[in-house]
Amino acid sequence: MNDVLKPGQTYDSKDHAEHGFSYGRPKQDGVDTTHGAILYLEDITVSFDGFKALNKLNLDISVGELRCIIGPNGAGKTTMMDVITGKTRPTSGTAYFGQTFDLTKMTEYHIADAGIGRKFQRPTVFEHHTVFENLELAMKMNKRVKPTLFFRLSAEQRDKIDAILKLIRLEGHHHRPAGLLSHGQKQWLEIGMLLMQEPQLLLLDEPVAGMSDAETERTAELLNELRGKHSIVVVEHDMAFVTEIARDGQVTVLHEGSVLAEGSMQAVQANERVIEVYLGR
Ligand SMILES: Nc1ncnc2c1ncn2[C@@H]1O[C@H](COP(=O)(O)OP(=O)(O)OP(=O)(O)O)[C@@H](O)[C@H]1O
Repeated sequence: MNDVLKPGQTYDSKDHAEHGFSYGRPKQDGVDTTHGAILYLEDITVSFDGFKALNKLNLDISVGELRCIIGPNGAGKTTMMDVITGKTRPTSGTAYFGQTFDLTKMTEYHIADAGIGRKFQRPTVFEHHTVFENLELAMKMNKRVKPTLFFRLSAEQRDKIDAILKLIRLEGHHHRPAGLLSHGQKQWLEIGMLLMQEPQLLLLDEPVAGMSDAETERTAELLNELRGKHSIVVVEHDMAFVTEIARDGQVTVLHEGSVLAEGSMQAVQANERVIEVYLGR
């Protein structure tokens, strides 16, 4: 496929599938975050035939931050994720991963390779493989793990899989085929598979969509356990869930392709413009 995107151009899902596995893989030398920022977007505009899906969008995410992005349908949340992951090329603006990776000049594949992992709304696990095998396969996709698909796991690698199994609440299900898991469990497995790749920045698109209340609650616990250990951006509509994971952190509200408000969950919930365009609906 042609890896070079023109401004405003987007890969379709067929292109995405051709890339195969889409989980992020860190580069050997990693991302340079000496100034504390993992992601920096400035004045990002995406025009689709003149319509601005993003309009001078600014976003600054610090290392170890868990940032929630909210906003009404069509606000530009998915387009923003697409720009960060190289799926859509911005028409103008600046986008950096750490100090040195200019995301506007990198392909989707190279951005994943540099360490940005994205979880899409629908889980895409290997249904015929067991939970354990899914994590094992994800580990073997990590370039830092050397040999072929058939090498034996070291004790350390096995411990790592066990730790992730515990984190994603699937300890007792490691021998089950992934296809037999509930929707929520598949979502957790996919988060686990992303973590096996050791991404520097984790992007989660509506992680609790379609989950039961109990699964949503457990997902909030899971993300709270990841807090501070990973840099995470979560796009979500479920306000109770966002309140649960935002805690004292910053929440960004998008509207018509720009940042409408940014601050604590309490502050954005009290913001009259936010109530008018989103929360009050
Ligand atoms: N490839 C495209 N071509 C034309 N318009 C597009 C394209 N992708 C998105 N848009 C438009 O850009 C705007 C922003 O869409 P986007 O999907 O980013 O919003 P969103 O905040 O993710 O919405 P939702 O919460 O419904 O997922 C919408 O008006 C959408 O119709």
